[in-house]
Amino acid sequence: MTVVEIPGSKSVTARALFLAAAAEGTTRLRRPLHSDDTEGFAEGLAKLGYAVAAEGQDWVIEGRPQGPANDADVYCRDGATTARFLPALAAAGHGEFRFDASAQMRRRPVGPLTGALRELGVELVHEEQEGHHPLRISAKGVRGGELTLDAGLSSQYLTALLLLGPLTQRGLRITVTDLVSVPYVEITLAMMRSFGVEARREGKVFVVPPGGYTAVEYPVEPDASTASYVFAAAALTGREVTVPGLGAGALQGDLRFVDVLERMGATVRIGADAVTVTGAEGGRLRGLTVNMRDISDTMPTLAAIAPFADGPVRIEDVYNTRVKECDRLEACAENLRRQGITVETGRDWIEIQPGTPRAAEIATHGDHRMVMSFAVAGLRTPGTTFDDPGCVRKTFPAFHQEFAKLRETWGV
Ligand SMILES: O=C(O)C1=C[C@@H](OP(=O)(O)O)[C@@H](O)[C@H](O)C1
Ligand SMILES: C=C(OP(=O)(O)O)C(=O)O
Repeated sequence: MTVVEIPGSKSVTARALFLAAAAEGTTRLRRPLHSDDTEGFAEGLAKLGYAVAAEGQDWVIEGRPQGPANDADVYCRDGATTARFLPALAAAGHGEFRFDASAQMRRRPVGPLTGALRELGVELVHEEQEGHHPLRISAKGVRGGELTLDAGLSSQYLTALLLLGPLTQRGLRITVTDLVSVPYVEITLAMMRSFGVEARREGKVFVVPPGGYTAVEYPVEPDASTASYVFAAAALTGREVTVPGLGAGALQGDLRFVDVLERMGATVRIGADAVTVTGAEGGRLRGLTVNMRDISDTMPTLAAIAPFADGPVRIEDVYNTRVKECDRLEACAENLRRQGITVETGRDWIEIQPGTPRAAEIATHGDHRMVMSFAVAGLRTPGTTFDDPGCVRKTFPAFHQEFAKLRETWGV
């Protein structure tokens, strides 16, 4: 049995940093993710005047329930959680705040969130392109009230507003017209509860009461999207892998990727505190049609291994993967074609035909998931290389070293 320890969840770490900053008291995050995204988030908090201290692997944060109070210029790097959650935190404070991000993140839309903040009375301007970073906020607290939000491009807009809700004077009542990545909103609500705030969902309406968060000691679970690579690796090579720390009670929806592997022929055991995936003999995989609207970060994982299935793999309802680190539908199609595979894409779907991928250089487009997904497929495609292997730093800086260890253990 091969046991692989997976680094902490990016999504849980980002939310925990926000909640800790906004809480009354001192929060200790146990085993947070240390990567470019989360270090960028912590650096952003420091710029906003919060004390974030590293103690061994842990982060210890002094909360400031009154919100940031010093003017600040925050660079969000490539992190969409940073670029979308921190402006909401700043809006609750007092001061002049400027947010900017990398070229990649500047291209990704923030308009539905900034529009909602304006609807709440926040003074906010986009310096260059409407609906995109960089932006400036003149903050003087948020009164709260009702608003309507379209979260059809990203659930992160809704998460940012939910996290902000308890910091407003009257709370928030958010009517959502469209919503993707629903399980991420469930992570948000569950974590707000852990920090003492009970927000509720009534169909399309989310109600967040006013009143603050309370500091806690918070253990960060391993990252389920990252775990998809080792689960897929087991399925593709007929090996067995166990990931501890993710089990039946896990917060992250991306753990459901194992259901996809199960439908393709792998055996899956979900225990109380671990998940084991055993690949079918010879790494045999069945083709399938699957809706990945809830778990779209794992779309590239599936797309990369899809040619090895015995029939077409069709992935549906993933339009919003076009506005991630790159246009992931087109990037997956481009790389599969480089490998000689037949692929078709539509507005919100991709269909991949069975075939034998040939060695190719993968065009990463600065997307960590392009690297990790095609590295898994590379287990059965010798000679796979990457134009920018280092972009894994966004969520898993040690990916290549850890993956090499797994290959050595399995002899693949
Ligand atoms: O809230 C979060 O932590 C995330 C939400 C998802 O984004 P979308 O809601 O934009 O799909 C996911 O893809 C991203 O990696 C992390
Ligand atoms: C889309 C992703 O990240 P984010 O939106 O948080 O930048 C991801 O990690 O795949």
